[in-house]
Amino acid sequence: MDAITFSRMKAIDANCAYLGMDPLQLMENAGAGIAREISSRLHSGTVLFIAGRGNNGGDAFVAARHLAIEEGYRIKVLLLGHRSRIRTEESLTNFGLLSNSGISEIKEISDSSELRAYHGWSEADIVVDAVLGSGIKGAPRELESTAIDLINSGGKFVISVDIPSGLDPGASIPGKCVNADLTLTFHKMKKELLLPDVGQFTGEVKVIGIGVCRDAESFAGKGDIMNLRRRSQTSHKGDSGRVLVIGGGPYYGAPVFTSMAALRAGADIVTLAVPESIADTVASFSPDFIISRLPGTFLKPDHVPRIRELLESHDVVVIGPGLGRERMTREAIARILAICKRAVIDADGLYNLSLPAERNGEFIITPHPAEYARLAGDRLPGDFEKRKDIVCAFSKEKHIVTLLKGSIDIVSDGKEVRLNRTGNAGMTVGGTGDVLAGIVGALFAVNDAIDAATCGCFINGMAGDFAFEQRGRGLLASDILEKITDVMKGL
Ligand SMILES: NC(=O)C1=CN([C@@H]2O[C@H](COP(=O)(O)OP(=O)(O)OC[C@H]3O[C@@H](n4cnc5c(N)ncnc54)[C@H](O)[C@@H]3O)[C@@H](O)[C@H]2O)[C@H](O)CC1
Ligand SMILES: [K+]
Repeated sequence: MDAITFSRMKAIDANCAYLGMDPLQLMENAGAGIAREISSRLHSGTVLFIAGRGNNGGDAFVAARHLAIEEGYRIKVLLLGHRSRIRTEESLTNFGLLSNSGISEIKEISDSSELRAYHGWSEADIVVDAVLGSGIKGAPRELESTAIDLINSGGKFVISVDIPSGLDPGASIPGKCVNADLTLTFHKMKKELLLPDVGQFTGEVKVIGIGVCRDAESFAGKGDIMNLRRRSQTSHKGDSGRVLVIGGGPYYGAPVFTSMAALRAGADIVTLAVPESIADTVASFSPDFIISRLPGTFLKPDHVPRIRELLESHDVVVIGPGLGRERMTREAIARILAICKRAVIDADGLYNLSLPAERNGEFIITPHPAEYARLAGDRLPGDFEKRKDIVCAFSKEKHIVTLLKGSIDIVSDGKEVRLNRTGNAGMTVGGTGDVLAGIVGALFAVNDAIDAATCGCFINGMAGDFAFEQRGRGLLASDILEKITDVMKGL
């Protein structure tokens, strides 16, 4: 079964909005689906909805309206708190519609004693639990906590909306929560609902389609960015990522682009390990760089002990930009990959790359189609669907995340495939790949590989689109660099 996490669901939800869906549409479909499910199980009777002030409660208001128009139902709605404290516009809109929907009882509960004294429990045939959904933070507080107790002690058939209220998808063990007979979750099964300790609380779990746009799931969007780890107010220097760029030798521009991009994408510290021959030139580009000088004119195995030391104080390595293709350089790359924890491998790093069999590291590779073909020993098919499958199978076989650059970028970790369509034809100019590797490196320092790769190409492409607006086809990689912060601020 294809299951996702609740946090991925939030990203998909936000991507729907990014693609132009009104949040009301998803809520309407969610609520209508709940109503359909209830009417298929109970042909007449009393349904009591217990709703919180977030969108979980909003789904319940929609379901109540849909059921109330059917014959044979008495519908009652309890809102935990006053309507002025409803958190979202879409939930408030749907609460407002209840007064014109033929609901038997709508009650705004002000405190836990009023909730305990409520007499309507006994006549309910079904209790719908929409107290808390995926927006829960920490253990349930009042009134929600009392509501959970009363739902659990009522002895009624309980349907939980999305997730049993109180269950925190981010917590390692379930705390106090509703004990449901049926949980109706949206769009796709959730990994958290399948955990062994959780089944006793969910009861049967059913998935309800809510009309998510397919592209909101497959294409990177604002929701993917939203899920990235952010710099917090209390973070210290280095908390937002330390990136080691190993590049340069025959070329000096590429590692500069990569390092600048990593800094602009939010890395706290970027160290460039470059051959001494270009170190002064590279350093002259920015006082923000920390430079580690490697003796000679190109990367070689002698440098590995120094790199090993540097790895200790960095979260991620970006290896490849401007390295050249010396045999000794390739040997050094192989030895570095065998000892590093996280690496983005780009450009010359991909040339004749043999991924070490013995390794602990997680790798992201960022080839364009020709580099990919050389790596995989096979040309990519023109058919896009087949291309996706091949990239997915390759990533699975090699235990890596592949970011295949193209007019639509394909990202896969061997389990799922994500796509990106930001970017434009002007971005074929030199240096844009180096910028991308730097952005991905900065994100990978503090995020999962698949998220870093997906969001990296989304941000890079959007920065390219901003640059294109100003420069047209004459855009340069340095123009893209300048736009990274605008993109990230806007998201
Ligand atoms: N993405 C989707 O699939 C869709 C989701 N829908 C429904 O929306 C909820 C999530 O809604 P959200 O508004 O984010 O959060 P909640 O309703 O879960 O409530 C948050 C609400 O509760 C307060 N709160 C948070 N933690 C606690 C606590 N420990 N104790 C008490 N109160 C707490 C907080 O202040 C908020 O106000 C999802 O589950 C779906 O049911 C959409 O309708 C359809 C698309
Ligand atoms: K719930």
